[in-house]
Amino acid sequence: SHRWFFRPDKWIESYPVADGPRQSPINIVPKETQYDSSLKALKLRYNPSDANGLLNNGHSFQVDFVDDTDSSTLTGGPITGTYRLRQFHFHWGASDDRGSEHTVNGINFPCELHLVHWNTKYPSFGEAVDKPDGLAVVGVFLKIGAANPRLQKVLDALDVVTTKGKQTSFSNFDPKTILPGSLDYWTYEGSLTTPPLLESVTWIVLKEPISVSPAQMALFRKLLFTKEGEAECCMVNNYRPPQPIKGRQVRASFK
Ligand SMILES: CC#CCNS(=O)(=O)c1cc(S(N)(=O)=O)ccc1C(=O)O
Ligand SMILES: [Zn+2]
Repeated sequence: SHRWFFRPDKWIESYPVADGPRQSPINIVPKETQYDSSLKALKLRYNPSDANGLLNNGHSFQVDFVDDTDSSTLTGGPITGTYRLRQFHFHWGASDDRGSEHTVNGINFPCELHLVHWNTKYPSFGEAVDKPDGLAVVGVFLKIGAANPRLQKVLDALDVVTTKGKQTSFSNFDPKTILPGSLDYWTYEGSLTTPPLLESVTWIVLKEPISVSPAQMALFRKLLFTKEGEAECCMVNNYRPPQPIKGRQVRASFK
């Protein structure tokens, strides 16, 4: 079943960094975070025309962005300089009681959105992906509630990318429209949460979740890990569980 397609416990065999000092995700304990008044507000400036396709990559689906100019960027927040939006994707569970990667006070959300940005001090994403300050990923929790109309355009595109490797055109979309009202965040130094698990990510996890309905969650769960023609395996539980904090400090941008 899906347990064979997404095996975080097996990753150490090929990626020894899996038990490194700055692995992600983590459990965030708000009472143990430290408010840092020097943290700036997040500045997200996205150009909807940079959206460039939607792909089932076999472990999630991603919406890719044209990243050869500074037209869709992240600045401010905990980072210095300019990071370009590369793609966004999600992680989710087989049921509404789990699916997020980060947890808050041990609580799992049914889904988590990740917006991946890379540091333009490097010439390309490929050059940035293995540098300690190479990437910045904004994480947004989804919690069960009213249907979220902002998600619908993405979810409506999923029926043509059911199997691994399928892609479809996807344009004119501004990811800012799916962000919550508040951009208050927690931030810490971490890693990619899927192989190659590189310790190159400044994580920026928003405190305020966005809503998603059970019917909308069911659309995520219609995707498959498997290719067309293979025995079908539902794409669910594509999340890595929280990893040891190993002495890291989690800072809060808010009191
Ligand atoms: C080499 C290399 C690499 C990482 N690519 S990614 O940053 O887009 C990414 C980031 C993440 S996450 N969960 O760390 O943001 C998950 C999956 C991916 C992916 O390739 O599909
Ligand atoms: Zn992710």
